[in-house]
Amino acid sequence: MLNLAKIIVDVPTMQTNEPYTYRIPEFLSDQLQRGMRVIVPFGNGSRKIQGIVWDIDYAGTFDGQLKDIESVMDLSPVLNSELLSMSKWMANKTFSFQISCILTMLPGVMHAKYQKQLKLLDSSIDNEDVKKLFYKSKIIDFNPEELENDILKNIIKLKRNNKIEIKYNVKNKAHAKKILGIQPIIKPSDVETIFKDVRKNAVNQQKLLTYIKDNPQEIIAQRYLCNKYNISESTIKTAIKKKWLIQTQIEEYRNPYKQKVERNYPLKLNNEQQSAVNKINDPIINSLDKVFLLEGVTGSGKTEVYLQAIQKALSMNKTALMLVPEISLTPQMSRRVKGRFGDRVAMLHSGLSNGERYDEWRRIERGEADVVVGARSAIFAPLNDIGIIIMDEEHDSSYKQDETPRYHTRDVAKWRAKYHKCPVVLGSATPSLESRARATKGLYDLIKLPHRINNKSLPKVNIIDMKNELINNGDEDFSDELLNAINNRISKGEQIVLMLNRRGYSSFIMCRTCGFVLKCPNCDISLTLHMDTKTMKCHYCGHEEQIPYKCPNCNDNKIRYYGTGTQKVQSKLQKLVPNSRIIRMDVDTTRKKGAHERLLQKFGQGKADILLGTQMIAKGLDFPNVTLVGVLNADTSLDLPDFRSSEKTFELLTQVSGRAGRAEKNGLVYIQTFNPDNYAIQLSKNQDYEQFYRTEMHLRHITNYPPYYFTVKITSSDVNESKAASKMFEISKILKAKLSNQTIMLGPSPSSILRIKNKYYYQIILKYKNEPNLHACLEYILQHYQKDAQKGLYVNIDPDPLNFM
Ligand SMILES: Nc1ncnc2c1ncn2[C@@H]1O[C@H](COP(=O)(O)OP(=O)(O)OP(=O)(O)O)[C@@H](O)[C@H]1O
Ligand SMILES: [Zn+2]
Ligand SMILES: [Zn+2]
Repeated sequence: MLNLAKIIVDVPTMQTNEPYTYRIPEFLSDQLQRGMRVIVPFGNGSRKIQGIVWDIDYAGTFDGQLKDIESVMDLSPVLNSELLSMSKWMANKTFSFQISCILTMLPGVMHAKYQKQLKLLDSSIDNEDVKKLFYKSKIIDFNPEELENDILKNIIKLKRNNKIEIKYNVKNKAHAKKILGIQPIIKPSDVETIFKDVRKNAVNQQKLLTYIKDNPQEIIAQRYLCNKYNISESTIKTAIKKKWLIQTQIEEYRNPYKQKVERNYPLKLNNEQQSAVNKINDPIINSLDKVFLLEGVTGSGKTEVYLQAIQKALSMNKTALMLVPEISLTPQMSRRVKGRFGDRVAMLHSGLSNGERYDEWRRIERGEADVVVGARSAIFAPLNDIGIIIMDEEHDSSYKQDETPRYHTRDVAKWRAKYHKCPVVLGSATPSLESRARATKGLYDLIKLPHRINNKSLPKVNIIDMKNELINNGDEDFSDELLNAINNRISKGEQIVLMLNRRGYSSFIMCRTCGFVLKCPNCDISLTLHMDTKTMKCHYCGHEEQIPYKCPNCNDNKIRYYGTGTQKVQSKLQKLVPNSRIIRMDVDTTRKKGAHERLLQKFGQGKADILLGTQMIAKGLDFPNVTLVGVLNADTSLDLPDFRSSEKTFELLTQVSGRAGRAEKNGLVYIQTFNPDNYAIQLSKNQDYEQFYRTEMHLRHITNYPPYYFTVKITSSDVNESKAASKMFEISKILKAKLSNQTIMLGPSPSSILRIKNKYYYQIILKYKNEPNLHACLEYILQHYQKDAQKGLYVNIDPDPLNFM
């Protein structure tokens, strides 16, 4: 009888979905559990890797060479059986490997860090340079990139002659934060006697003894004790010497909430909200898995509906999971939830440090937090007994992960809801066409909130044709009407939100003599100008260089800065409206931790008239004094070579318009565009989602796009363009042979940005309705081309891609 365990191992270039079998050594036999992280030897044995215990099979049989598990990295499982099963489902669903799904579910600090080390086996080696490396110890850290080529060559030679060994170790980065604590060790009954021995003027020691008498044995943070009782460290030292107390390490959670959050209370719901809450509560009470689409216009009070449904789940001793697009972008929302449920709330988002994230994760895992608010990856929060899952702004593209595993949060949410038998609420003013179509088919329950709170009317939207504007007054950024409206609001003490619709956030440069555009040397994309650092940067690979003052091509000095960066617009606006106070919000001004929140708070306190920003200001903001919204350029998102560009444009315009007139005063919106007749822009005038849905569905129908068709994207990439291309042609042949002729294949073709980070990308897009062979066929491609990854050629499969480029 053997003690065996099945381990899912983390070998990046040789992945497989088959677990490996290892022997459980005697000393671990009581300890090992499913879902723990372990360290196991791999390959010839000198290499150590991280793995996850998938199964424990005490009486298994296995023939062949078995290795022992080396050690465990956790004292208790980090993945429960729900998350383990989910990783298997997810790998299958997203055409990825189970280990990458598991790693996605865990906080970053739990991913193994591999450290290479060199071990000197023979100290008689004669190479002086190499010898020097080992002057302190026989085992040293090995970072090949830091060594000179000559030394590296010698090391490789010595390794071949078995004089040096390369070891691979796993480093655990997950550490709890420890602080100094103290614990009294004298009996309370002894305190009186000791008291008598203390000098009358040793006031601090007396204070400390009084504390010990009242709090016998209690462990407390030293820092806290000293502050609270005004006791100095030297008093503590004396007390330790006198054996009144001992010092110990205690764990402290890193606290990401520096700001105090004001408590808030449930509002009295209006009839529409109440009926929505009733519908959602039913499956919470009766433990049913059900998906709701909550289609509520901007300002209809969706958030209050979420909060009261969460309250219901909590009252039934269940937990709640609430997802928002990228929470650091919606500090208002986090404050509302935190203010309602207090310390029970854990937050998971990219604004946290790795350590803070790890601590929040453990608070959830230990059951100390039962409401989780977070961005995409929070869907993996280790909650038990989930009573409700909410996805706010369900149409948002950040819910789909853009790298492997390419999961959509909505799919994971539905899987978890089935597991926990609870409802999912998908909320939006502009649902994705996919979700809305499912609601029409009856797969989701549609709940509508068609009116704003207090029956406030939606803002009046005006569309301005910038072609005329450019001819008449030569300005492409600000129309006369918008400027007048801005001046008018400022004179009334009201506030303004202006959006600059850009994918990037800065401008590029072009030579007016020869048309030369400065491009990234590594990617097929132009470099963008950053005035804060005074450099040109590539947004894909990070390449950075000086701003040229002469054209690198023709040497002429007529180089011109193109495009409207937010900085440029800000300084122009400041000249046009000199008395305005402007807050600019873009990637540059919000890079520092907490900057986003600070800027919004400043705006909320009325310390500025205008909030000027990129798409990041379009969603979720709720400022009662904003009565004017201006979209400076509605067109950029229309130009994207993507069948969803109209949907994205409509969404964005509706969302940003929705920031105006949310309280007593009426709202007004100006949308500036060079395509005033475009249907997405025309329909955003009345913010008529239903009409847009019908128009767009019709177009998707006649062009065979989702939601009528499913799609999948297959990409190959390599530093050698012809290798990437020929791989795609090879794959297209496999697909043609195996798939029915109802499936439509687009490509193989170069991706729209052909080269990124010196790699060339080729792609195929499949559109299909019903293709029973497809899953197996793609699974085959995934497994078959895995071996090429070692040579640097990657094949990726993206199911239901959001991005066709
Ligand atoms: N029942 C209610 N009574 C009074 N005020 C309410 C009620 N429900 C919500 N509100 C207030 O109405 C405003 C808009 O609500 P909320 O932000 O939840 O809307 P929303 O539907 O999420 O909007 P958006 O989609 O535009 O973000 C908020 O200031 C909120 O406090
Ligand atoms: Zn030139
Ligand atoms: Zn680049």
